Amino acid sequence: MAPYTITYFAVRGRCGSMRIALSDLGQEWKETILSFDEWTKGDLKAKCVFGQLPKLEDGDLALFQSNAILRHLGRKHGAYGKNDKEAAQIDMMVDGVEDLRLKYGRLIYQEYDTGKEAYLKDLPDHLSKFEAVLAQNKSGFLVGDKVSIADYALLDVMLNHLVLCSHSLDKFPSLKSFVDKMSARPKLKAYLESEAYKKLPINGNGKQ
Ligand SMILES: N[C@@H](CCC(=O)N[C@@H](CSC(=S)NCCc1ccccc1)C(=O)NCC(=O)O)C(=O)O
Repeated sequence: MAPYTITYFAVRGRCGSMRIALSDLGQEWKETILSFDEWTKGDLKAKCVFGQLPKLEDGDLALFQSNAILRHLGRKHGAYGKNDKEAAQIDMMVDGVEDLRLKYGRLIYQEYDTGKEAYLKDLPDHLSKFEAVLAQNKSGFLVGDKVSIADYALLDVMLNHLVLCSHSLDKFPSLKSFVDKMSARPKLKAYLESEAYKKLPINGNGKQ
């Protein structure tokens, strides 16, 4: 039996990073996919700590909040830095990615038809921050000298942005190299090329 079960909707959404992490870390997982009709019945929602998904089940642990799930997987599988200082830096990067994810989510769900041009105009200001961190860390990772959950989070959001605008990384060579190198990691490459990954829409409203 797979050690992990993800319960979520039939979208990439807030499960992109954790699925990338599980794949790269060589972990298997089961998916419980809910339709929006099943969800609106309300009985599962009532059992969710914050009334929302995703949920990760790890044995008798039921965890909500996508970034808490990512941190749990990082701690369990050696993807959370080599000491407290690196773990703190990884937390900082995960939170920085979350800031961009929230802006992206607002565009997708609230402002897509009128705000895409302005969003893309403003995007380089956010990408430049990750570009600077990657440019100064010769390992090719955001923190330290091995892959961490911060890299999984950044890769997920960058892949979404390359769908939003295929040229979005053209002026950011370190970010582009990061995405190429991460996506070429054998286990991760296999997942990104899988039907399981490709069949899921990125967002819940069909916009990308
Ligand atoms: N901070 C939480 C946020 C979780 C969250 O927003 N979950 C959404 C789904 S994740 C997401 S990207 N939401 C954006 C819109 C959306 C709604 C429903 C399905 C898919 C997308 C949800 O459960 N919505 C249903 C509800 O609140 O009743 C986390 O990081 O897990």
